[in-house]
Amino acid sequence: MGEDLGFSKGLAGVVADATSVSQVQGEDGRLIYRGISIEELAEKSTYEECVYFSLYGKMPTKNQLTKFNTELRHNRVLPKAVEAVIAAAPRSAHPMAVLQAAVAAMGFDEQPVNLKNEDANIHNAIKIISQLATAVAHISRDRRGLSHIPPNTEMSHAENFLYMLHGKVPNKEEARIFDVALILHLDHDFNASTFSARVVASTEAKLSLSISAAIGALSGPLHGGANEKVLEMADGIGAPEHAKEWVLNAIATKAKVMGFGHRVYRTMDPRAKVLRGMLEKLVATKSDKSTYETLRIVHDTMIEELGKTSKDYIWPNVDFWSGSLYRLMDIDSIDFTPIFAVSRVAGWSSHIIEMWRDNRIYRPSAKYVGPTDAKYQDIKNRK
Ligand SMILES: CC(=O)SCCNC(=O)CCNC(=O)[C@H](O)C(C)(C)COP(=O)(O)OP(=O)(O)OC[C@H]1O[C@@H](n2cnc3c(N)ncnc32)[C@H](O)[C@@H]1OP(=O)(O)O
Ligand SMILES: O=C([O-])CC(=O)C(=O)O
Repeated sequence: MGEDLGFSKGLAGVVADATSVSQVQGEDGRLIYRGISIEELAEKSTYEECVYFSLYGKMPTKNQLTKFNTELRHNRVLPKAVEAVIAAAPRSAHPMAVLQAAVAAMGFDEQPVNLKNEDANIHNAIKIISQLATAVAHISRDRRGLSHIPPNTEMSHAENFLYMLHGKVPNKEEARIFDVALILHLDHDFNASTFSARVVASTEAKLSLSISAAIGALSGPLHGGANEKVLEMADGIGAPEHAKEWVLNAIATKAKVMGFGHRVYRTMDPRAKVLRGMLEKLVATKSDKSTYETLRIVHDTMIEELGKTSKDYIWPNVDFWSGSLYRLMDIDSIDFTPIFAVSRVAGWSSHIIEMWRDNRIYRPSAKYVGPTDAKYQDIKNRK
């Protein structure tokens, strides 16, 4: 597909630029942010520290982190125009559509880009990272017919997000689990949404408009939208005792199992391992384990069955377990992909800031396969 015409369909294997933000080591199932493994960051770091690391390219000192946290915390309130866009959305709209519009509205008062003023671009990114979390919480509460919870400047990014979503302060354990989930989703080299952000930003479009484009790309079920679809699949299966038969049928009919497969990983996605570890601890404290049990059987059956065939590279990806974790935190499935964006906005921003240091517009070539000498026919002569 594509290769016979001399191009790589879906740009598979094509190196489109250089980056030092993150690297996916697909054969080894390893992911690093600026050289550090996500397992180590998940154990020792915080989302805020990782965002700083990602944007500035070095770990912050204590003072730098304090200053950075203050800036993030004091940018949480949404501008009135963004609130108005959220308020105008129908309650039936998918939150990713509302989020894309809300982030585009952050561009209403954004200054044109000055590539040379990296400092201003980073501060702008911090504002968008901060406000995007508030937008996701407000959009969710509108959908549920609840009033907005104003952001709190005393809380971390994860705590404050859960607080704005649920209207109650999360316990320390849940806030930390959520913080680690944010770390794990922060960046993933040239995935589709990051690439979209880069393409738009390469035209020197505003940061908010580039990020708005990335949100559109993330919303699709083949990308970030898969986390919502995994839970839809689990709910459709109905109960753990139906899961094995459901998977066998999916394999037999060549149906896609959401949360499985990846363009780059040829083994288990390392984020799926960390998420599963946290999920198992959390599920042990809950009485309703049915979603987890259903997905555990889907997972094991997929690995058992596909391991027997040549398709042994179809392993679970990050979207397989994240939704079950969020469901145990009383989060609606429809909010899972927006939550992915709450984290990934830092990766999108870091890529744009990095790219703008040596920018060139993305403009690949196409293999034209249409006619070259067709004639215009008057409308009355067309059949
Ligand atoms: C955050 C993220 O974006 S992680 C990815 C989230 N997306 C999903 O979970 C959706 C399900 N997965 C998929 O659709 C794909 O695996 C993608 C989009 C992630 C990767 O796509 P590609 O790299 O283009 O792989 P492609 O779709 O060509 O798959 C290769 C083969 O594996 C099969 N395959 C891939 N994923 C799956 C799956 N989830 N279930 C069953 N079969 C699969 C394909 O049917 C194809 O088989 P074929 O060679 O017989 O035609
Ligand atoms: O890298 C990809 O293609 C998709 C992915 O896992 C991510 O964006 O986190």
